[in-house]
Amino acid sequence: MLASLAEFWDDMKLELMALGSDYKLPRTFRKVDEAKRKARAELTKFGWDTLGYSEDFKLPPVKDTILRIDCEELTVDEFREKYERTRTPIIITGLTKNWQANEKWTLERIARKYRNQKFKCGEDDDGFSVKLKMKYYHDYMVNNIDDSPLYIFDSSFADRHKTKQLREDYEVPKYFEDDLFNYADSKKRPPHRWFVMGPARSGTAIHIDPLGTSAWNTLIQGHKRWVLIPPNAPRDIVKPLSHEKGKHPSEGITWFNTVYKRVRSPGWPQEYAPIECIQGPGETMFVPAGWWHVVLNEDHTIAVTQNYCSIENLHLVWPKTVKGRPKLSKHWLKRITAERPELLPIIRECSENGINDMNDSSSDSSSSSSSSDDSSDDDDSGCDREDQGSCSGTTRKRKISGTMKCEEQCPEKTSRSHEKESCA
Ligand SMILES: O=C(O)CCC(=O)C(=O)O
Ligand SMILES: [Fe+2]
Repeated sequence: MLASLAEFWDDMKLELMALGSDYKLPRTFRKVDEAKRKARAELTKFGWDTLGYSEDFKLPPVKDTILRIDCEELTVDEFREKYERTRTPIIITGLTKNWQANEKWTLERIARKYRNQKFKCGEDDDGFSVKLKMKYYHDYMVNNIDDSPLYIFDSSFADRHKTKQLREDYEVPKYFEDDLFNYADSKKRPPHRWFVMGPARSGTAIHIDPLGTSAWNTLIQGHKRWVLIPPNAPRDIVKPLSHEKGKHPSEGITWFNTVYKRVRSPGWPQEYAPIECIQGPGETMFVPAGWWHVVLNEDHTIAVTQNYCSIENLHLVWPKTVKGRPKLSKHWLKRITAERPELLPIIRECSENGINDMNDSSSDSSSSSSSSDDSSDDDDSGCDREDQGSCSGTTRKRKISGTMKCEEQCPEKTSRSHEKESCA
């Protein structure tokens, strides 16, 4: 009786709150509330908009220091030699010229076409995906005032019947086509592509992408603020200090409110000098293996990102895969031996050298996407970009020791993820 009375009052409270909210659909408040309780239970009492960032959070003017090159002026070989081999971040422009995403990926069209499809916008404490129907997410996205809003980071869009059309709206740019993970069984390979959509203040905390992979990230709508820090920077100096973490320890906005100030101060070591920029629509960011990076959406953004292994980062990916995904590495090696024997010397050499220390300071820990709030967040075993369907044999993800990943793949690793993090 008491329980049902309590439930009744909770229900009434929700109804009243829903009435007071700015959402357009009658069920948005309830659906979003449910998703929030699962994705970030710790905020239920504290509140999602308590810090008032929607009113007063402002980024300082950007010091845009990234090199931009038009794809018409950059051959695949040149990209390899000048940027991939040297692990230099760049923005490539012009790649989306013929993409249908230009017309199809507007907020309104996505919200209409996929209105009843569910997209992943978080993970619960057990590592299971938290999803919202697009119609509710869209209503939330355009009307929320949250400090660090829910963010769609969905890696199964291309595998679901009703959303796989999204995969046809973009092309993998020529520079990234030769993804050696294509030689891994598609069911076993780690999640590697994400449809990404979120409002201002959503973003990704500082991390290094998993398994030694590099990434490309193409923005279709809106603006993303990026800061990239060289691989040799120690994790302790690139992550917020314990007392700076507050209620949003693993959020991009917390980094921009804390570490960013130090990064921009004259005392920041030159050897860790960041590369910063605002990425605009039609621009493709190349994030080389091992680079720390953090992203904050400045307005409503829609993007696609993929992680990959190429001939240039195979020496980094291979030892991490052997360690973190031994089963995958065995059958991957068989296919490479049969179909790309010219790669074997690279594999042999990096195996002989043992674990290749790509990150100098962070290979023993390091983060990886969206990171989490303490040392347990780190990537580098390679398991941070989560996702369902990726853990060979399992259909859902498990969260281990406070972070997300595929249990089977990388039991020793941990890392929280609301997005692209787990096992690329
Ligand atoms: O677009 C973003 O939020 C950044 C994505 C990212 O860094 C990642 O997916 O690893
Ligand atoms: Fe990343």
